[in-house]
Amino acid sequence: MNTRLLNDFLTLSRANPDGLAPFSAPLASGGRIEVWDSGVLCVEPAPTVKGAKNEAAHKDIVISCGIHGNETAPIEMCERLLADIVSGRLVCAQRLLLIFGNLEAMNLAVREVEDNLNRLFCGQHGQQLESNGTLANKAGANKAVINKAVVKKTAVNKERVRAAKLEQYMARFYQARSGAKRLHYDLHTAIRPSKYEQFAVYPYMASHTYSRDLLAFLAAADINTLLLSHAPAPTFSCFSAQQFGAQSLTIELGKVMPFGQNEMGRLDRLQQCLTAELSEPSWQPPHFALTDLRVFQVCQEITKHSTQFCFHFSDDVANFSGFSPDALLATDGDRQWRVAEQEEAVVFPNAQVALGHRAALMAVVTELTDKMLC
Ligand SMILES: O=C(O)CCC(=O)N[C@@H](CCC(=O)O)C(=O)O
Ligand SMILES: [Zn+2]
Repeated sequence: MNTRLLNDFLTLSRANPDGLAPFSAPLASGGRIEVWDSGVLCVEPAPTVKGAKNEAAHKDIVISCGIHGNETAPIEMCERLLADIVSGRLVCAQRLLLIFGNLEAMNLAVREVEDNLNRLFCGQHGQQLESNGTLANKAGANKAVINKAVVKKTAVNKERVRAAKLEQYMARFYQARSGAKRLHYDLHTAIRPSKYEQFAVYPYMASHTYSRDLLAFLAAADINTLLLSHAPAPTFSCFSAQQFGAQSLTIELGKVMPFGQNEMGRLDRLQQCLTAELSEPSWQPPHFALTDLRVFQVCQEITKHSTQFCFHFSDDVANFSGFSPDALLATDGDRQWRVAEQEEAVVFPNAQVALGHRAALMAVVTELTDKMLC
């Protein structure tokens, strides 16, 4: 009965976006699937020796998708992975936490309903947003009583509740044991076309060192463009990296399309790599050359402060389009953003973001050397 429910787990989850009672089902391979909530399930592989710890399962892997509801290609790919696991075509040798993020937004075919879920991690879900777009922590909550007009949003909406729950599920998953290699792939698609169709965002690393294995994984999946973040951010991948020491990436897999209209063949390579990583304990991505990777470093962040905010380039500019030194990029009242001395590429430009949110990242070409890998 429970196995039948898993056959259409996403439909079940979307029909119950506010929560599902936990249940579990055995897998034919000997492991089991535990449903923790709508859109959240954990695959526990079979122990190799009855009653003993599974030595082969040395990785704890989180795959998340649909953190933005209209980014459907990764959602469809994750459904395929799950169908393979449920049917036994893919026998998981590693622990897996699979997350379909924003179910309400999926149902409405929108990026977000009230709040951008991918700006609510690292505890941001517990903060209040003032009408000027700045964040006030809970200690300042009495401002709402003193001047009701100041506070635009209360700290509670569905995305904030979901972010808090997802943080708890991540803790439950990773903290179930120590010593495992922790991985997190947060899968997205971009609003605009991109000069390099698939790319990854590496969350900020204070150490300025980057996982060789993670980069090799990207290369194996034919994702050859990497953007290194310049600062911590309230994103899901930054949360897992900072909070749990996971090797995490946000992976962008092409442009946003409605369900059923994605060219899924473009995600085959990534799906094959994930399948291999999940099912073959000794799988290693093949050796890769650093020179095969196109690397960008974020050099400035453009923030929308007011409704006057606008870009000074056209709406159809693709991600990674280059701008010459000193070019005017955006203005917001008296503020302006220009390219510095070296050509800069624009990533994720979006003038429609909420006040106080990032409206674009600007990046310069850089290189990674062996010394920067760990
Ligand atoms: O195309 C866009 O403007 C946004 C696509 C997207 O959702 N990207 C993520 C990147 C997260 C990160 O910086 O790691 C986001 O903006 O949340
Ligand atoms: Zn996204």
